[in-house]
Amino acid sequence: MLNHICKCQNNSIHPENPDRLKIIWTKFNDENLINKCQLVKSRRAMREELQTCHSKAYVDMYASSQHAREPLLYETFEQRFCRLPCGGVGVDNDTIWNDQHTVNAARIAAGCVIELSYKVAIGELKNGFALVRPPGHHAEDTQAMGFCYFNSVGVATKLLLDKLNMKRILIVDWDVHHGNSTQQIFYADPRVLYISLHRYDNGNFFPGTGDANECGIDKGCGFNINIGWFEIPMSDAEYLAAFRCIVMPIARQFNPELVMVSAGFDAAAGHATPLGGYSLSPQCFGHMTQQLMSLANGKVVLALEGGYELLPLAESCVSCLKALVGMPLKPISPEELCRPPCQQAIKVLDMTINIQGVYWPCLAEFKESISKSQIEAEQGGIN
Ligand SMILES: O=C(c1ccc(C(O)(O)C(F)(F)F)s1)N1CCn2c(-c3ccccc3)cnc2C1
Ligand SMILES: [Zn+2]
Repeated sequence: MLNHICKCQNNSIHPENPDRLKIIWTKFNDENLINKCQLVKSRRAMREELQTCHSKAYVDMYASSQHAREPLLYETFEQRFCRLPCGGVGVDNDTIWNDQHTVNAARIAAGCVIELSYKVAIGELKNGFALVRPPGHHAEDTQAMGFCYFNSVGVATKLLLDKLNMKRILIVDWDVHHGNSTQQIFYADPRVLYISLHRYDNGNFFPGTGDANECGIDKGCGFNINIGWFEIPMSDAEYLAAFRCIVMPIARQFNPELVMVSAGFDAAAGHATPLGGYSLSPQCFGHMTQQLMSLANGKVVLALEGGYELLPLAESCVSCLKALVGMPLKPISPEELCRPPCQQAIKVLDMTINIQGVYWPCLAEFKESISKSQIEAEQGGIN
């Protein structure tokens, strides 16, 4: 997965680059966390696995290396790519293509999430963190976009449903960008509850999807929850309120058999717009992980999505892994614990409760809690 780089080899113009995985792994080592983990052997996702979420033509296009592509396909293939300003090649300006390595990297990323989630689902592993790239939550059934080729979390979830006959899987997506593809894949499926917390800016933030009114369709109605924030910097207080008043009440009622997390860390402090713009602390991600571990007998699988500022990214991943291995977490700052969510966030939470309260009656009792700080809410007996 480290070899998936632009031909121009200029990491400063390609934020989704191998340094991301290198620094996370280094920090895991520095914190002596690797020896608390069991490493899972990676593999490439097979075509038929990828075809659970992507069309056959798409998989043939992006999952077969150069020589394996039939000549006809090759023409279409050539049309699929454009020359980038940096001299490299890509599907679009952001989604670079390396003809030798992208196929393997994208298939190994999906294969890692498949392997890990399977082992957690059958109880062979307690929980896990898939350190993978390229990310996946924007890759649609027939369209690579936003650094993504295959929706690793989507494919792994589909396989747990199909192969293990699982009935209730929660996907929490806390990447600052909405997981348009994950929403689309499970939009009509009541077996998968998709909850996304993302910067929405009324559709003016990449990828532009993720409106609070997108609740799912048919049998999937009510199983798609979008908490779409505005541009005003959101931080720990807002995310803690969202978890306390919306994410956890619904998740507890849904009672998932397993929790998948599209764990992007570009909401962490240090990320500027358009690759972020919020200021979550690294420990906030660990605390959100810890809360999710109270569900599904602790069967929680994190899969890396975005996150580009190397130090905040690595520190946030360390915080999540410490939660997963049961180590104590750095506390959330007193300032954030005592601060009520900002007005904009209260409006978003209130609107989301009004919309989703139709499907999740449990939310009504949390309506008055959204304007409280975490400390105040805990004193009032709501945690
Ligand atoms: O914001 C995005 C994202 C694409 C994928 C994103 C993700 O959600 O973080 C994922 F998928 F990688 F996890 S975030 N894009 C692509 C990169 N980009 C940029 C770039 C910014 C700096 C360098 C290159 C591109 C500006 N606007 C965009 C829109
Ligand atoms: Zn992102």
